[in-house]
Amino acid sequence: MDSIKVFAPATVANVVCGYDILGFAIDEPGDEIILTKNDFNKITITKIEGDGGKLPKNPEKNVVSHVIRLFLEKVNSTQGIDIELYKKMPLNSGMGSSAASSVAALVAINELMGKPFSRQELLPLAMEGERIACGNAHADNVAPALLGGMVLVRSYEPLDAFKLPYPKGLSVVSVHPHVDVPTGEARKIIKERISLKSAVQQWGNIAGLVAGFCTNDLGLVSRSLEDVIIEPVRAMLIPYFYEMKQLALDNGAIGFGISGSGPSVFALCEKKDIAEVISYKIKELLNQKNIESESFVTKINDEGARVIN
Ligand SMILES: Nc1ncnc2c1ncn2[C@@H]1O[C@H](COP(=O)(O)OP(=O)(O)O)[C@@H](O)[C@H]1O
Ligand SMILES: N[C@@H](CCOP(=O)(O)O)C(=O)O
Repeated sequence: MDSIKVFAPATVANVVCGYDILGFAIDEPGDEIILTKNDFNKITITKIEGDGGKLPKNPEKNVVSHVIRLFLEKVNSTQGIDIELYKKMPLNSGMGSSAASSVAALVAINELMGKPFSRQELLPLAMEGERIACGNAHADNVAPALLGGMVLVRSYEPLDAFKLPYPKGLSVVSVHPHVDVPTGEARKIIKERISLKSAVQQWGNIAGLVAGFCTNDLGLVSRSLEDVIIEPVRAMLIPYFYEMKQLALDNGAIGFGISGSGPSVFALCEKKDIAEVISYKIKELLNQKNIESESFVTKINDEGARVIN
């Protein structure tokens, strides 16, 4: 095999109360990548589409070439690779854009080089892509993009990330207001110290959320989708966040929150028609405020990244 094409999904990280430790993949949108072996022992980026010219084509600076280099070093290979990256999701969106690119690149190179690693074994390499993208090797975007479904990162040292069960048939609304919230910036404003009272509330909520996922208890999931630590700080970066939240909950959402570091927001819904109403009403609100946006009504993607051909 000399060439391969892979899709990797967008992701919703944090899932309200699980900062840096919980995330899920969604069916759409996502990134596509084509890798082709070359005979020059060099990693080159021959094409990037859909980024508005914003991403580096310098292989020293793009996450896709960075993680491919790490992979080839790990297998002691000097194989040359040409990279075509097709961004089919917004940048700086809160939908795991850099993560989708890194994961697509790693799944593709792993396939091209004879699948020496499992998806789990690729996870640390994918996290290194996040490190150069936003300055921190968090796993709550790359893990669900790689493994699919809902992923809990129980521990970073040692790394312990695994799929959780979750209520099937849920619909997901993702709305991306066209405002810029770079992940790195949204991480810098997080307080390093929190009160014991807030910590108790947060770990109660994350425990309840995981229990609700595992027991298919939508009421418990709904009660647990509360964030007393990150949301109060980051909501200030997202225009009309609380108005959008109220709209979603008033129209039947199980829960609503910031997608990753924002500005995208998401809602979990029991039925697709509820999701469609919420998507419409949130976009209508943003239009009234002269804020452009795009929205997706989709589902949790249980497969993760996949080979397209
Ligand atoms: N392929 C890439 N190579 C290098 N940097 C990237 C790449 N994709 C995104 N970034 C950078 O990573 C940071 C996070 O952006 P992005 O991943 O698009 O946001 P989000 O994860 O919220 O969707 C931004 O500074 C962005 O410019
Ligand atoms: N846990 C991270 C998740 C960032 O998600 P992204 O989609 O905005 O990159 C954080 O909250 O910083």
